[in-house]
Amino acid sequence: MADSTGPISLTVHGAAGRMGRRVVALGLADPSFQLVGAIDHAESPELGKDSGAVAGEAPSGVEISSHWPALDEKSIKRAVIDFSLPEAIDGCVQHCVEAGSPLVVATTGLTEEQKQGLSEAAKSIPVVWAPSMSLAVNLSMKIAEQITAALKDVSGGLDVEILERHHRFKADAPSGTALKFGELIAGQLGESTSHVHGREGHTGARTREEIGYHAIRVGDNPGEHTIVFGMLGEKIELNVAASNRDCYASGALAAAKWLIQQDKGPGLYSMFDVLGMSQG
Ligand SMILES: NC(=O)C1=CN([C@@H]2O[C@H](COP(=O)(O)OP(=O)(O)OC[C@H]3O[C@@H](n4cnc5c(N)ncnc54)[C@H](OP(=O)(O)O)[C@@H]3O)[C@@H](O)[C@H]2O)C=CC1
Ligand SMILES: O=C(O)C1=N[C@H](C(=O)O)C[C@H](O)C1
Repeated sequence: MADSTGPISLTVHGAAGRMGRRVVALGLADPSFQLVGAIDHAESPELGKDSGAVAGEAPSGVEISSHWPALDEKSIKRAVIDFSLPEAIDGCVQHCVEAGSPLVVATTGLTEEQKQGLSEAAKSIPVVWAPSMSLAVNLSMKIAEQITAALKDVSGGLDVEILERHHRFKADAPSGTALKFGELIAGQLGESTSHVHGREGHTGARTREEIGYHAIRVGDNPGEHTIVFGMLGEKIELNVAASNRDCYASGALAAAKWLIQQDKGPGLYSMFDVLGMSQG
């Protein structure tokens, strides 16, 4: 008989990465979870090592492997959390569909085709997909929508620019979070909004319709976003910054818990859904 009372069997995809290690560490510390899988690619230098030790914690008994764990039928409560790379995502999604496993996708920089693939997968499994798992970032997105709605018709015009700062190792730009801020703000500004990535040379005067994006890569910054709402005579800057990666890791674990504890069926969910912020 299936056990619906025990901890959630957790598999982390991208387990040897910066984020994967934090998900492993926080997952091991949370009695709601039992770590059963720590997946990375077959050439990973961490392959075969204990995932807890790689994360800087006590040994977990779960090795980093390129093979997905076989789950017995008792593992009715299970979830996969993915923090990997766009090129790794298709295999992860395919595994979750075949295994019928709820999935939390945090990887950014996905192609349109991959986003389509996630929507397809969400017809058979529950999927949470968000470019930021952070509570503060998701709340800031709602605030940015409200500021835009309040100022979009201000006399003299409103200019919106999005600055993001991340560590030097980040592979995609602008960040998935910056793009989501832009999408939500454009939703308030209207259909004629255009998206301008950096500026150089004789650009001419700024148009009213554009949102500007600026990606800064410095040191070990775990993620910072500043939305500038510029007007003639005054401005607002909305700044949200992570001090470390645990806001994302704990958000992803909360999303996995939400899928299981709310007994969510197939569907594509966002962190707004997880955090109860979907309305308004
Ligand atoms: N939604 C959110 O809240 C957040 C999202 N992110 C996103 O998460 C992703 C990961 O970030 P981060 O941890 O910093 O990146 P890392 O590069 O540190 O981690 C990615 C991990 O995935 C591994 N990997 C590569 N190929 C495969 C594969 N085929 N199968 C399984 N694993 C593979 C990498 O191995 P190797 O290093 O050997 O290539 C690495 O261990 C990024 O897209 C980032 O933007 C990050 C923070 C928050
Ligand atoms: O790569 C990162 O580090 C981060 N990536 C996410 C993004 O692209 O928005 C989220 C967070 O800002 C950290």
